[in-house]
Amino acid sequence: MTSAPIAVALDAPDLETAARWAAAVTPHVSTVKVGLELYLRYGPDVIASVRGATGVQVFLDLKLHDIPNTVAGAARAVARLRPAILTVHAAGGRAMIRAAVENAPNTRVAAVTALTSLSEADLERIGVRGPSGDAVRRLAVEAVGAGAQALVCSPREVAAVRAEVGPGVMLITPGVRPAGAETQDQARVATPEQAIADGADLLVIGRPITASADPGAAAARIATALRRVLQA
Ligand SMILES: O=c1ccn([C@@H]2O[C@H](COP(=O)(O)O)[C@@H](O)[C@H]2O)c(=O)[nH]1
Repeated sequence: MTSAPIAVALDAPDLETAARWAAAVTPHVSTVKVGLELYLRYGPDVIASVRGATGVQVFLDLKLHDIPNTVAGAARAVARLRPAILTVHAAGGRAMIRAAVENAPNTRVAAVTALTSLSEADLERIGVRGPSGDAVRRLAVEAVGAGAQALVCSPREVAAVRAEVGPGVMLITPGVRPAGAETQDQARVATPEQAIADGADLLVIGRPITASADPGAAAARIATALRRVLQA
């Protein structure tokens, strides 16, 4: 059975917990995601630890956002870890995104458009006027023009982004919640089934899996639901 297009966010306070979650979910999912919490606590070695324990691809979610020269150096520094995916903020602009792409040649650079935790009202307050979908599409086009091979957007915008950028770009959606699950700090959310039906290639899911009493069973349930949509 092929594993489902899910990146489980290993937002754990310690490596032991992350390794336990990873071991439980990797029979069912394609990817595990290392974010700021684990990376800042354990440093680059955490990538090898997680990869060694699981054998699945590792997504490094550092959301780089700085001037192009600084991002070039950061991308070079993490490129040697060979993560499958590395995130940068699309709002960093074309030159910054290009710097990441050129300096991490064996990694797929994914540009984060607008964080899924931001509501329409939050976006308005920080100066993003109009529907969030318009801003996300503008950022997506800029990022792809600069060489980003993947985009991070909310599942609410994924269909519009797909229509804008076409089939060749990997679309990654956090802000995914199974029906009835709490949204927590996420604002622009949809179900896993809806995200896949609307064109997402990889769903980022953390707490709905990792906060469950049985993370392996939670991942297996979502994976089965996704397979039904993908086979329909
Ligand atoms: O716009 C974004 C970009 C990244 N994330 C990350 O995804 C996971 C989501 O975790 P949940 O527990 O499923 O909410 C988390 O690691 C974020 O840093 C995002 O949520 N939104």
